[in-house]
Amino acid sequence: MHQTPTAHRIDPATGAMSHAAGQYEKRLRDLAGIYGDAGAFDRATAAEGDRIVYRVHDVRPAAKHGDLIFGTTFMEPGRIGDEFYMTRGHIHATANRPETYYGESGQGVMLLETPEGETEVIEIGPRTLVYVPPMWIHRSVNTGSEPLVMSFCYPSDSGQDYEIIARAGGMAKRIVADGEGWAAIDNPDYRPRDAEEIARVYATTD
Ligand SMILES: O=P(O)(O)OC[C@H]1O[C@](O)(CO)[C@@H](O)[C@@H]1O
Ligand SMILES: [Fe+2]
Repeated sequence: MHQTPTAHRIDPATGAMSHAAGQYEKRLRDLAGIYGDAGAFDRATAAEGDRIVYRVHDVRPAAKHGDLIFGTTFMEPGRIGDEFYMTRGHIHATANRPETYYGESGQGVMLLETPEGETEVIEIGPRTLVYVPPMWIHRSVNTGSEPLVMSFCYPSDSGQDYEIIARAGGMAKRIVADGEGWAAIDNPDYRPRDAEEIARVYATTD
């Protein structure tokens, strides 16, 4: 049976996508543990824990293999201490699944890390497409003063593993405010993955 081709209009200002099947929000209080400054996070959450940090619209086709999940991420501007608002971040549970992100509006960076701990930081903004290759942990960060809106696409059998970041004490770098711009600084809590864990990640491929 053929599936029906579809078209989806994206509002670059809000990330609203026509005929989106699913939508979820992450609020400040959902994001405990991802920011370096725990005191600043607790103060922000006490004051405005309900505040939406990012919202995802997506379409998840029926087929698990060989199909694509696509949608949009809308992220508010803001900071916890010096650190910009960001997504939780993950590696795909089947780690060799890639992803693309396309900038719709606003300015941000994709923070990318290999299992071995190598970092890449790539700026994203309107009409920039960022390719996240297989095996890279990825997180998006809003470094601007306006909402960051991106569309994304990844294989529908990817899955998300969030624990890989938590186990390492975060990602190796943190993206912080630096004057009018941003800087990537070392995360002092980062514990590099050992050879056994790295091998486990490389085994979750097919
Ligand atoms: O799943 P996270 O790390 O919270 O980030 C959300 C973003 O990542 C995705 O899971 C895509 O990889 C989308 O839902 C969204 O772009
Ligand atoms: Fe992803």
